[in-house]
Amino acid sequence: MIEISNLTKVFGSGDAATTVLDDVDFAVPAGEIFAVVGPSGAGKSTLAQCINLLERPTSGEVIVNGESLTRLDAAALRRARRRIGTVFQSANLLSRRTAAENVALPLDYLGVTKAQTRARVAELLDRVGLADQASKYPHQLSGGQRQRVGIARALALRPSVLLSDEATSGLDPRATDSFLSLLREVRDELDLAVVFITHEMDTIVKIADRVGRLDRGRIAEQGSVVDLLLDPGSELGAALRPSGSSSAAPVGLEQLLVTHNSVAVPADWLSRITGQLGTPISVLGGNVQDVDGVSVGQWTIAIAPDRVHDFTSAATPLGLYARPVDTDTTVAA
Ligand SMILES: Nc1ncnc2c1ncn2[C@@H]1O[C@H](COP(=O)(O)OP(=O)(O)OP(=O)(O)O)[C@@H](O)[C@H]1O
Repeated sequence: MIEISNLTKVFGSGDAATTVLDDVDFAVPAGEIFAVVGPSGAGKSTLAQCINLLERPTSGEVIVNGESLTRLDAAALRRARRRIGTVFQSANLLSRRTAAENVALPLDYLGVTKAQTRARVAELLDRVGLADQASKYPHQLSGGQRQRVGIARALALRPSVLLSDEATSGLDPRATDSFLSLLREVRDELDLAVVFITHEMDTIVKIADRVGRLDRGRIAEQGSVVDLLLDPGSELGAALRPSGSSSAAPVGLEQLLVTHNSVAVPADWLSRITGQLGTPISVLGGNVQDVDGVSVGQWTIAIAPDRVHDFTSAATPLGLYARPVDTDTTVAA
């Protein structure tokens, strides 16, 4: 379990003071993946550095399994930091060391015997599917393989928290999916609390249980991924929904954006509404996916303007929410 409590980071002082993190609060229990998302400059890197205490927060606490790391002196902090393993962007491996030597680094610093280190490194590389790449140097590995070595190294000291800092940035879609599967597997096997920092919305839907949106240093919104996806008023939910492109509405028809607003939307909702209204409904675009066993979808449809009200009246009881495209105005049922 990791708790980030009222975390604030101010760089500089006096007139030059910049508050980069402002009262950030969230908790991630063991076994959960919590994503933090935000645009460039929102404070994600600073948050990552404050979480693993590479950067001292100005105020607030980082609490792991009930112990506040921010209150520890330097020596105690060095030991306590082992509870947080970090996977960095581009893995951050030492180029002159082999995969095995990179994984061994945290163990070397601890003074573990060579035989113990060898055994642990072999076990870790095997776990991430790279047993046969142990003697390769980073430049001889693919980006995805380097990130796997990064996971192995982060797990070397048996942490209870795994911090992934933009670890899938720059990976191709296949390597990203394979990294995310591995992350989920180790989370399950080791009951890790995972903080997954990213700017990629699609990875969040694939991996996270809950998500927080960082906006100019503050957590502007947080919640379970499914709840946010089903919430028509959530900015984060709208950003998480895969939109795809839509074709233009036929002349004279009104365009509506229809989203799932319930866990129990019938799959045949369109034919039900068409049958009920007896009016043509054009589908201009759409996307539906399974997130944690819940169908989440979004469609753009077009309908005669004088049937919009009837459409929303029929859609609401089916767990759907409709609003005109490109406006925030609710179409009242
Ligand atoms: N050492 C520092 N001194 C002063 N300001 C800083 C320092 N480090 C970061 N900042 C400022 O803090 C803000 C947040 O930076 P940060 O790198 O944490 O954002 P980010 O969300 O990770 O962005 P990106 O996705 O582009 O990496 C930026 O405005 C940056 O200029």
